[in-house]
Amino acid sequence: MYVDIGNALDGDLGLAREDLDALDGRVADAHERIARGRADSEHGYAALNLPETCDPDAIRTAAAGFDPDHLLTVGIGGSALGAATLTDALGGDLDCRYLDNVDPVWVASILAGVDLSSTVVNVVSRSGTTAETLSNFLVVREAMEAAGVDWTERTVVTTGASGNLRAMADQHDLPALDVPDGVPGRFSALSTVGLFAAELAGADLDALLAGAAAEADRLAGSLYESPAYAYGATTYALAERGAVTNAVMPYAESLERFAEWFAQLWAESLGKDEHGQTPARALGATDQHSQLQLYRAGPADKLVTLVRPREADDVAIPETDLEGLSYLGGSSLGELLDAEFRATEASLAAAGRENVRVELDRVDEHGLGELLYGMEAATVLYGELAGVSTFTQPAVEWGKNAARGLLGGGDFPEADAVSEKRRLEVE
Ligand SMILES: O=P(O)(O)OC[C@H]1O[C@H](O)[C@H](O)[C@@H](O)[C@@H]1O
Repeated sequence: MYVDIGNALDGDLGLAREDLDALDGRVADAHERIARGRADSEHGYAALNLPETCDPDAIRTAAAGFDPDHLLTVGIGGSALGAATLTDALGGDLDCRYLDNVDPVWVASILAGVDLSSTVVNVVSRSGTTAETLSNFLVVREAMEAAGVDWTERTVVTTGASGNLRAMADQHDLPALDVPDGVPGRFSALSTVGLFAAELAGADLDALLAGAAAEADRLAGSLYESPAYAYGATTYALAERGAVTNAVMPYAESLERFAEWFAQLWAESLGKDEHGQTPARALGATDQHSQLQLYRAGPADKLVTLVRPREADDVAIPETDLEGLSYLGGSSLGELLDAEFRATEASLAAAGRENVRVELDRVDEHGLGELLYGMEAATVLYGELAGVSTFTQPAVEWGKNAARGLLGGGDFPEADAVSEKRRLEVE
C-alpha cells in the first residue's frame, strides 16, 4: 500500500509538516503499545497477527467438495462486509450474495433468484446470537427444505466458541469454522470470516495473507516509515483540526464495497468519547459528478481519501470524427479515469481541501491483503492516538437490546417509551 499525505498539509485546516513531526513521537509510543498488544494476543490487537495466525488450510478444507453456482453468506456488519469486499473486488464466476439486511422484500427476491440446490450457505456470526443473521438463516433453511434441498449438506457455519449458532452446528453436525479469539468482527476480513467466501470464489488465500504480512512488516515507529501509520496519524491530526468527515473515494468499481467495509471499521472503532470521523462513501469518477461540489466548496470540515490501483486492465476509446471529441479517440478509459483522479486531487488541493492518496499495485489478492491490513492498522493507530477503546462498540448495544425488547425477546421497556415520546408526525 502506498500513502501520499502531501495534500493533507497546508490546506484550510492548517495541518503543517511540523505538526506531524511533533506527533511522530506519539506514533512511536502507540506503535510500541500495538506491538505489545500483538505479542500478548490481546483482544483486538490479535487481529493484526492474522497474517501469521490464520490457517488457510482449515478454510480450504471447509470449502473442498463444494462446487456451487451461488454462495449465500448470511451475516451482518463485520460478518459480511469483509467477505463482500473480497469477492466483489476479485470477481470470478461464483455468484456471491450477502444476506445482511432483513428487509423481507429484498430477502425474498434473493431467495427467488438463486437455485438453492446449487447454493452453499455460509452463516456467519461471531457472537452466534445476532437476531438479523439468525432470522435470515431460519428463513433460508426453510426455503431450502421447501425446495427439497438438504440444508445440512449445504451449510457451513462460521462462529465463535459459544452461542446459538455453535449449538446448531453441533446439533446437526455441520462443518464449522472458528472465528479466532481476540478478533472483533470488523477486523476479521483476513480470518475464516472473510476468507471462506474468497476461497470458494477461487481466490488465492496465500497471496491475500502474504499481502497482509507485507503491510504488517511495514509497521514501524514513525509515520514516515509506515503507510498504514501515515494514514492513521494524518487522519487523526486532521480530525483534531476539524475534519469531521472522511470521504473515501475509490477509483475502481471493484472497490466500492471496500468503502462500505471501511465505513464500519472507522465508525465503530473510533466513534467514542466525542472522538471519531464520519466515513462517507463515494466512488470515482461517478461521484465527481455528484458529491465533489460539496467536498471542494462546502464547509472546510472534510478529508477526501482517494484510493486507486496503480495498474488495471484497460479498454481503448475508439477514434471519432465527432467535433470536439477527437481528443478522446486513441486514448483509453483507463487514461481517462487516471486523468479524472489527478484532476480531482488537484482540484481539491487548489481549493485548500485536504486529501490523501492511497494506492495499491493492482486489485488482486496481494493488493487487497495490503489494503485491508493497512486500513486496520491505521484504525488501531488512530484509536491509540485518540485514546479511545477501539475494539468495543457499546453504543451499538443499546439499539440491539431495544430491538430485542420490542420483539418480546428481552426486558427493555424504555425503548417503547422513548420511541413514543419522540413521535411528531406530520401528515
Ligand atoms: O458477528 P456477529 O456477532 O453476528 O456481529 C455482527 C455485527 O453486529 C454488531 O452489531 C456489531 O456492532 C458489529 O461489530 C458486528 O460486526
